[in-house]
Order: sequence, then C-alpha cells, then structure tokens
Amino acid sequence: MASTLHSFASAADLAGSLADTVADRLSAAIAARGAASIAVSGGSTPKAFFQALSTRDIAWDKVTITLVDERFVPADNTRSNHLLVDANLLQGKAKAARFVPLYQPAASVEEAARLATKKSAEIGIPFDVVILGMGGDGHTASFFPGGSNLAEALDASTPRGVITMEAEGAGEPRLTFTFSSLQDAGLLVLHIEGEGKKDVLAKAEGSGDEAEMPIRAVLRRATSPVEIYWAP
Ligand SMILES: O=C1O[C@H](COP(=O)(O)O)[C@@H](O)[C@H](O)[C@H]1O
Repeated sequence: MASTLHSFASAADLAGSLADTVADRLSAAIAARGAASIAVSGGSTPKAFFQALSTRDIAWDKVTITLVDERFVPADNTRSNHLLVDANLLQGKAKAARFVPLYQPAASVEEAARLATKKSAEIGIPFDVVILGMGGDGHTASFFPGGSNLAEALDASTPRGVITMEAEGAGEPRLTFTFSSLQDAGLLVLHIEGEGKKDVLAKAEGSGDEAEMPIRAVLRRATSPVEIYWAP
C-alpha cells in the first residue's frame, strides 16, 4: 500500500497537526459507532503529540487507548510506555478515556502476552488509529531485527493479538501487537522526527530483507495507506 510523507517545519507543528487529524478520526468513529480506539507507541518521540491530543475536545469517555508495544515492566518503571501515556496523554480532557495496558503482573512475559491478548480482544477491530514509531535500527512496535519471535510477529497470517519479543537492542522482554493487528487501522501513522530517522526511512524504503529492518513490513505490506509524519 502507498505511503504519504507529511513534512513539518517543527516538532510542535507536527504534534498539533497530528493531534487534529487523530481527533477528527476518533470523533468520526464515535459518530459512526459510538466508540473509538487508538493504539499508540512509546519511546521519546510521541510526548508532544500526546500532550496536544489530550487537549482536543472529543468524547474521551468513548475512546479506548492501548499501546502498540510495551516493555515487561510495571507501570511505575521509568521505562514503561504506560507511564509515558499516563503522564502525557491520559491528562486533562483525555483522562476520561479507558486505557488497556499490555503489561500484566504475570509470572512470565508469555503469560502476560496471553492475558493482554484476551483483554485487548474486547477493544474491537480494526483499530481506528494506530501510531507507530521507528527506531534507528528500523524496528517498529517491538518488531526488532534479530527478535526472538520476529518471523511470527511479521507473518500476516499470525492472528491478531499480543506476542512476546526478546532482542539484543530491546532491553527488557517486550509485549507487542502482531503485524496483523496493526496493519489495517483506519488511520495508520508512522511518526518520526530528526534527519537521522529520515535517513533510516530512506534506507527502509529501498530493497532489502524485512527481517533486517522490520518497518519494511509496514511500508510494503500494510493494507492501509501509511501516513508518515516527519519533522526535523
Ligand atoms: O522501543 C521503542 O522504540 C520505538 C521508537 O522509539 P523512539 O524513542 O526512537 O521514538 C517506539 O516506537 C516503540 O513504541 C518503543 O517501545
């Protein structure tokens, strides 16, 4: 499916515009079905976007928010994506939204993935909005090069749900939605910032193995168009 690059003069401009676009999409879903869903990424990039989105005037009590991926750490850990969402998105008007965490206080990450799959199945499919990020190694969600379950995660026939991932560049074991869960979102966004990430994107858009740069799976095989939001 095709991708479209939306470039902005600054990260603040990007955050405001993406917040408007996402808010419009969530409002349209609420008008059509009475509910809306969004899966967001963690990392360092989405903070300003989260803060902007939390101020938008939509029926937040009808919105379910979850994460594209998470570390197997509790929500009070400074590396938790849940903590980032709590501090920056689940604020102000957006406090009324329902949040479905991927981390579960289970004995193993595999058990946590099973529980997260069960809980997230109640959200409704496909997601109205998915916001992906991308690491300098070409990973997206927790689809890491060399990841323990990478082939299964990227296989379009793997069922929707959450699986585990361990990889050298990932730090803690991870929980991640599978490719099949994310690729057909009503609005599928890849949010990246900085010249370095633009170079990584250009490399990913070239030829090469998906396993080397898993973002290629999204760029090449997502059934929804990929809206790429970039700022310097
Ligand atoms: O590990 C992760 O990294 C990516 C990219 O993060 P960034 O700090 O380079 O913006 C992120 O999309 C993913 O959700 C996160 O778990």
